Amino acid sequence: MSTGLPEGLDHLPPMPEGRDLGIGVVGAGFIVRDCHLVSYADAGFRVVGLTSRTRATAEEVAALRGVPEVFDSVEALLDDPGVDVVDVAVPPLAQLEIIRRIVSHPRTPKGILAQKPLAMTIGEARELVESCERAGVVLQVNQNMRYDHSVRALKTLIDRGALGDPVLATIDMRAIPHWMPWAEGLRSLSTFIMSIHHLDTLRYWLGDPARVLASTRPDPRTSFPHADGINLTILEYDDGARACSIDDVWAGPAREGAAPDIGIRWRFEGTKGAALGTIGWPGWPDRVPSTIDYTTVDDGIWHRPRWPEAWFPDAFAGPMAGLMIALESGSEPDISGRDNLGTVALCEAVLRASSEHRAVGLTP
Ligand SMILES: NC(=O)C1=CN([C@@H]2O[C@H](COP(=O)(O)OP(=O)(O)OC[C@H]3O[C@@H](n4cnc5c(N)ncnc54)[C@H](OP(=O)(O)O)[C@@H]3O)[C@@H](O)[C@H]2O)C=CC1
Ligand SMILES: O=C1CO[C@H](CO)[C@@H](O)[C@@H]1O
Repeated sequence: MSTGLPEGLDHLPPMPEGRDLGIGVVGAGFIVRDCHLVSYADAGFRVVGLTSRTRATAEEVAALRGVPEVFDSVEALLDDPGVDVVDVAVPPLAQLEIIRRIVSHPRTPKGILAQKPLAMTIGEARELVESCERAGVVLQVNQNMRYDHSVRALKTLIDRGALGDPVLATIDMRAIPHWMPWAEGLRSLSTFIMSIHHLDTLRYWLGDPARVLASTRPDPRTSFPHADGINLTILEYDDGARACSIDDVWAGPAREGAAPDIGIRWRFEGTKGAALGTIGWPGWPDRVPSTIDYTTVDDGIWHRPRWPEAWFPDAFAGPMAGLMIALESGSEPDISGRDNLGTVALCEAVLRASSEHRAVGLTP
């Protein structure tokens, strides 16, 4: 067995050369307060101001995190010449309206970092991608499980060919998300809010599948009506690889008195090696680093690199860094809106496969 820091696994995000772009934030809820602003401060990013639906919330969060300005509206934020990129972190239906307003405003930003899900339908996601392209605004999506440190480390091993050809990848989540009030009444609960992270991660590791099989059932703990709670998804690839995600938001009656067994584990098997991982997020608000253990036929031992960073909040600098790098280099960002259409299409396929009880193909 070998342990130590993950030399050469690129588990940390690449950073832009400059950190001088001004970030304007739209939203001041949980994810902005406890993840975006914490991670940006650690990375040395410059947040110039924020706005929220309720001014008092914006003022409270700005004071807590040392953000210098509170704007009355999205339009006031856009009018500020110091705002280069807009970080949108509001519920999905509100995000649709806000991005529409941003791209039709007389002063558009250079870039937008949108939240996942980009939109609640593929049609609306496409509309946002196309309207940003028409307005010359670079669109990045905060599909930030790609920046989870174990997920990145595995991607490095896959790209390097260290594990051989992909055979089977699995993500097994037994954890309880804290649904926000805005999740009630959406057309999809788990698929578009939580499973989307795992579906995007599987796309990041393996690419787009040929077809999807899926089954969902309601979550006994979630009291409002919903279709998709516990999700079981299988992805089939034309090269023979298979992937599977178990998104168990019930995780047993752990909040109802039974002993808990909460966690997210993943596993990747290739023709020349295997890797086992954990995602530390369910330990939030404790900072629990994710892990990777891997072995190859070349040395036959388990490598167990470890690091101090955790997905929540540390990985949140990654997607913003990706947007800044794209603006510096004039290239497509790593999690571009256009790439993310593949993830939204996968969510749509999961809903269709489960409601129609059949395999659903994905057209490239
Ligand atoms: N990438 C990731 O890992 C994660 C992403 N998210 C995503 O971030 C987004 C926000 O989630 P979260 O911070 O947890 O949610 P919260 O409910 O904590 O915060 C929502 C924010 O959006 C504002 N808001 C709510 N409704 C509207 C509306 N109709 N119009 C305009 N603004 C509105 C709220 O304003 P106010 O309170 O001032 O009224 C608040 O600033 C979601 O899309 C979620 O999916 C969430 C967690 C993790
Ligand atoms: O994206 C997400 C990841 O985990 C969160 C924590 O509960 C979810 O609620 C969320 O929407």
